[in-house]
Amino acid sequence: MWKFPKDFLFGYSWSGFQFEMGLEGSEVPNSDWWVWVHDTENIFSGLVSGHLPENGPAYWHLYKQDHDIAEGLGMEAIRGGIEWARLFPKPTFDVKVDIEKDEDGNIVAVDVPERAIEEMEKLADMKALEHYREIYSDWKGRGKVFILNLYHWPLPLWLHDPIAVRRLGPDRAPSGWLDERSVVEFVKFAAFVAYHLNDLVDMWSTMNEPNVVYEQGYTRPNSGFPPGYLSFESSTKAARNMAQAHARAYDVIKEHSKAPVGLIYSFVWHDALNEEAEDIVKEIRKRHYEFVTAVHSGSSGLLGERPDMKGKLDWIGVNYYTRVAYRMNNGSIEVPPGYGYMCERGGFAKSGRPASDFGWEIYPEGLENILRDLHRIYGLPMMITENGIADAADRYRPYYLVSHLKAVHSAMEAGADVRGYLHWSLTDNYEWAQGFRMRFGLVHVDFETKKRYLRPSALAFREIATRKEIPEELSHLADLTPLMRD
Ligand SMILES: OC[C@@H]1[C@@H](O)[C@H](O)[C@@H](O)c2[nH]c(CCc3ccccc3)c[n+]21
Repeated sequence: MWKFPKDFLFGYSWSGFQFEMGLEGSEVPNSDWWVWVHDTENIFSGLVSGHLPENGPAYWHLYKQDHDIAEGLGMEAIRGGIEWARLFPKPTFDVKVDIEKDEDGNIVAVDVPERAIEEMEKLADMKALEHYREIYSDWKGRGKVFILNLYHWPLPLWLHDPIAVRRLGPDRAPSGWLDERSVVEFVKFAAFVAYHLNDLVDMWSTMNEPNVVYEQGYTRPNSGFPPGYLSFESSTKAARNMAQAHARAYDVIKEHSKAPVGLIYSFVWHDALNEEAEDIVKEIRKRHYEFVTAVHSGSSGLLGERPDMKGKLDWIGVNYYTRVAYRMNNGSIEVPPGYGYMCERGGFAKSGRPASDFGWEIYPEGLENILRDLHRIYGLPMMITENGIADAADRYRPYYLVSHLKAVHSAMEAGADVRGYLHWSLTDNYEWAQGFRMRFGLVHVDFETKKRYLRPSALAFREIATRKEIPEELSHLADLTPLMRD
């Protein structure tokens, strides 16, 4: 029915903080996210769930089991992570590297000589590095593809203390991405990882969803993201530092690896609900891509003209879940509830489509629209690096999976260069501020026993991944009509 190329990669994505912990000895207590979700004030105020990551799916110990399940489902690629706070429990500030700045004081180059790498080995948890090598090697040893993403939200506590930032302000506390030193420290981390693990990596990503970090952390204090410090200026400052950190990390990875280096970004489809909203929504879409443009063309509203930031993107990781819908109402733009991320949990969007357990509208058209847009603007190879649904009962996931794969297929037919689809995710895991309330797995996890149980949608996934096509007998799942409520 709808065929994918023979070399199209089906797989899944995971991140360290959400998957690794769960059995004794896997804990990483010295990160901003760790202290954030353990903070009693955050728990009692309801900002975070009170669930704890140390009770997670225990991938640090059970990775062989999950790789067996993934292989059994026809998966050929995994996007994984590596936790900065785990590798570097102690600060790396004192490790000297060569920094070049332009006349405006922008960091245009960072060189991390081997001497610096050796100094970092004295600070690093080299046993943890060895264990990451074991995990990645187990997957590579099966003849599979491994994509390593360097940063997926937690920062070492010595770089970011979110409780102190919220209490004292960023000028009197370790302020993470607001601190210009974060750019150079991230580059040191990237160089260290690329130096030690480059033989196991087929594709690199520097960051997962920088836009979520600086938007949720500094403009949405009720989002449950650290540091919950409302400051649009801080949000922009963090964005600028993260974009420069990406570009300088891109350069330093290239010194140790020939593999492509990309960026994984949270894309939402910005939709106009009425004609009058169209023009503004087009502007909003452009701004949504700003960070990507800054590291692709080197000319953007975020950083202005920066030739040192041009061409720092070999591929784009597309994370897509749903849309954001806008309506023009008496001359002012609004985001009405009942669409996209803002639906009733387990209810229905105003469009009649079902919403997930998280309250996110099922809107596959948005993924096709985004892929077409990105192909038109950047013309780069892309991977779907996250797509999935919080659906504990697995009542919608088969439809979600097939309708979004159909959207990918349509975008590819229109010319989009999509190389693979990595589902979010294989197993249930720790969903940040929501803890274990939101279950995104093709595979159910009993967090008491750590036992895994395939959900029915895992079988749909296996049919499609092993055949590299959406077969006739599953094609009806691309049509959401049976799920709709008028
Ligand atoms: O919420 C599901 C996943 C997270 O588990 C991943 O770690 C993260 O990369 C990711 N990003 C998004 C879309 C942006 C978003 C994140 C968190 C909350 C709301 C929206 C959804 N997800």
